[in-house]
Amino acid sequence: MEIIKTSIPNLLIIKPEVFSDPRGFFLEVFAENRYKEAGISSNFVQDNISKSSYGVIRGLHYQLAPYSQSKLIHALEGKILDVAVDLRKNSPTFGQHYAVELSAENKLQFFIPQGFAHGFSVLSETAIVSYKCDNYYSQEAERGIVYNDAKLNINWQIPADKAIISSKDSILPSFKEAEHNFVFSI
Ligand SMILES: Cc1cn([C@H]2C[C@H](O)[C@@H](COP(=O)(O)OP(=O)(O)O[C@H]3O[C@H](C)C(=O)[C@H](O)[C@H]3O)O2)c(=O)[nH]c1=O
Repeated sequence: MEIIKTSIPNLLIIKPEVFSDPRGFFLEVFAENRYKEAGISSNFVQDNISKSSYGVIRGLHYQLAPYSQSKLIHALEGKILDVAVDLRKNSPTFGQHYAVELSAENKLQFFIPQGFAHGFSVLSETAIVSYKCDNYYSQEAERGIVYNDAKLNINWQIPADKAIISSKDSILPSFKEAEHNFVFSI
């Protein structure tokens, strides 16, 4: 597998080794030893799957410390634009975001450490997203930033009239309003 560093410290893209043959393909999507060697030393405790239709934007979400989650994400079906926002106050890229296309075709994985907000938009007719978390879901600790925050200015690649947002996500605070929650550090 190949580890691709991004412009944001500790935010990694993983290109797994794919074994193709006339039957189809095989790939490992996680192996504790190899991923630890690559700097992904999270002890994952929960796996999630969500399915969404074209135009859905889920996020931006994070959990308050000590329930913050690192995530290892890939698309089982379709194509998403996956976005991580750096909320770590002592990071040189605090407030910056990074976007990467994850698809069943490119088989890329995205590792987002604790201290980031996460969201994705669905660029295909439907998409099934699978991701590992190194902390359990905590509804009480769940927070968010509104997807169309002016400061972040994220291009979700979805026309405004086609965006499908949950009522909960549509009323999330701005980055500035949420900043008092960002007690994360590298
Ligand atoms: C996240 C989560 C949700 N739920 C329940 C709570 C709700 O009744 C239902 C849907 O939850 P929600 O609308 O928060 O799902 P998403 O909008 O996909 O949220 C996720 O979206 C972004 C992209 C993330 O990275 C997070 O994993 C998570 O916040 O599932 C659970 O039971 N366990 C969980 O871990």
